[in-house]
Amino acid sequence: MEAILKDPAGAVIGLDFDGTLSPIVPDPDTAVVHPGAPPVLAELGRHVGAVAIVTGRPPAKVLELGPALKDVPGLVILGHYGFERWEDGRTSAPPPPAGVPRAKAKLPLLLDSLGVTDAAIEDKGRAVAVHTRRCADPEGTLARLREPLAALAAEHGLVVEPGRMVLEVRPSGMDKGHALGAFLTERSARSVLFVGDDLGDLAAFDAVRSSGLPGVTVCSGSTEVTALAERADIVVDGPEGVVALLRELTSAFSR
Ligand SMILES: O=P(O)(O)OC[C@H]1O[C@H](O[C@H]2O[C@H](CO)[C@@H](O)[C@H](O)[C@H]2O)[C@H](O)[C@@H](O)[C@@H]1O
Repeated sequence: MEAILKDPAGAVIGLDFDGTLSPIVPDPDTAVVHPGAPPVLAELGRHVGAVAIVTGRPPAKVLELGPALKDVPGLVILGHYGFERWEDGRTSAPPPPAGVPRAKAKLPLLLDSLGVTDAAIEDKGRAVAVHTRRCADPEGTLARLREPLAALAAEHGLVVEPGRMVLEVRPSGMDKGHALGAFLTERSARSVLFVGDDLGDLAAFDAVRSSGLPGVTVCSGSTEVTALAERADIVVDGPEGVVALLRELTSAFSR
């Protein structure tokens, strides 16, 4: 943290979205950005080298769930684990891989054949996710789906990304670690802070360590995921704690 405070202009601040900047809710479509996040990110952006949201969501969805984020100066959204990038009002993305629509088409029949009737399918464009949070037995259903979804993914040249009561079938070749690492290089970062809450954020924690830069890893803590807290330098209490930490950081810059 010392390096960030001494030389804010050289710092890159990376943040996950769901569970970090947006509280976890049962229905992914009704998630919203924490109201304190856009103003504190805007303030942070005035001091540090760059602020980036690194998320499994498509950037367009992040902006739909947090419209005020559009007004955060210089914000970059590395969405779909880094496959899609939003910056200055524009999104750039490679064409979606052919396997995704095929896997998507087979998913309802697969769930039927397994007798899973209460899981929710989230069509993410270049990926498809199966959520069990609203199932009668969220954890049991998640466990039952693990192998069949891994087989479906493999059949279509895709991989499974596990998350909080969700299994996502998505293209390989990109993760939050690659996305963050490339961004640090692009911005010639001299220090880095990354905040996450879920297993997908471990790759970004690894990127902080392997960058060789002075770095801080922060876990937006929950009772649902413990693996990240064990690897974090700082653990705060969910999105409320994340916003409070970012506020402390901006106040320290202003002193
Ligand atoms: O990388 P992230 O920004 O953390 O996105 C990861 C996934 O988040 C979303 O699902 C999670 O949040 C939902 C809303 O709070 C919650 O209902 C669900 O149980 C969580 O897994 C999102 O729906 C996924 O597409 C993202 O990949």
